[in-house]
Amino acid sequence: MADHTHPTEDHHFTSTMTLAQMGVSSVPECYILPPADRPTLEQTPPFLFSALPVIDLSSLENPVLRPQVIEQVHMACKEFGGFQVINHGIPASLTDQALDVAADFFDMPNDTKMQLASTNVHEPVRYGTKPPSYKKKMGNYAKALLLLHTKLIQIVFESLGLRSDYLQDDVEQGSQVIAVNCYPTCPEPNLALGLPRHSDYGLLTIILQDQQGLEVMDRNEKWQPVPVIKGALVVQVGDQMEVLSNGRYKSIVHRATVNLEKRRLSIASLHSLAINRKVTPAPGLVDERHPFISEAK
Ligand SMILES: O=C(O)CCC(=O)C(=O)O
Ligand SMILES: [Fe+2]
Repeated sequence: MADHTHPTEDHHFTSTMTLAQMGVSSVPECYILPPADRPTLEQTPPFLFSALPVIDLSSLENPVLRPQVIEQVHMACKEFGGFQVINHGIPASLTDQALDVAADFFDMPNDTKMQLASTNVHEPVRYGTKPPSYKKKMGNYAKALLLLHTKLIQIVFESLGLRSDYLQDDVEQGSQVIAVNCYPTCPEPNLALGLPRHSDYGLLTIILQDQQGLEVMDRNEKWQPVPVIKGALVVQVGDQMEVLSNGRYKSIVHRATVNLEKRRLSIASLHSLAINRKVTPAPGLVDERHPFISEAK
């Protein structure tokens, strides 16, 4: 699972930014991974191959085509643990603004950023106070993503054969965390990773990336880069959904690479049930062929 707390004293967090600014020419020992964990960094030509199916949401409101979209979502979650969505209704102006203001934040001097840092993830405003337009622009993006998540979770539940309003109250009372990730350039990107392998703990995660770097593990345990498709957002199944679906859908194992030339930004919107909510498989999904998989995660 990703650690989004970024403690103030965390040596790794502060120093990679500083090292990149200093222009170091080799990766310090402490970041060098054992050979088996190193990325291969193959560039995938966009559209020739996508590690995750691309699903067009524009036909969702069409009663004739809707079942096809639901079936695509079912296949994607079952076989891949995620998909990319296009025509999802989030205007490009909102995604652009979110990435722009994220860049503005990371461009501030380290001292200013450290004044805003906190080890308490429940503090309502941490990085939101500077630069001045951050709160509004990232807030607008977060609100739009919350609506998109509501739409997606309904489709995912439907794709499991559940009612689209299954757990509606719990989902509404659940949480949304926006993780804004910045991966500084790295002089030897084949030796290190930006984010180690993990799965997300919640129901669904929706990721916006400004350049390629996200990799997902396929069924043969091979890492596959997720290409950047203009206008698309990546949707990933999390651990809570794996439990809820009684293992029909597996949470996707993923990681982020770094690159030589350009700093990478990603914005992950992590949606989960309330922290104290015990997650159990949906009753309709437990049968002889699919025994109860797990108590809670
Ligand atoms: O940077 C990425 O593409 C992945 C981010 C991620 O996995 C996370 O924030 O949990
Ligand atoms: Fe993640």
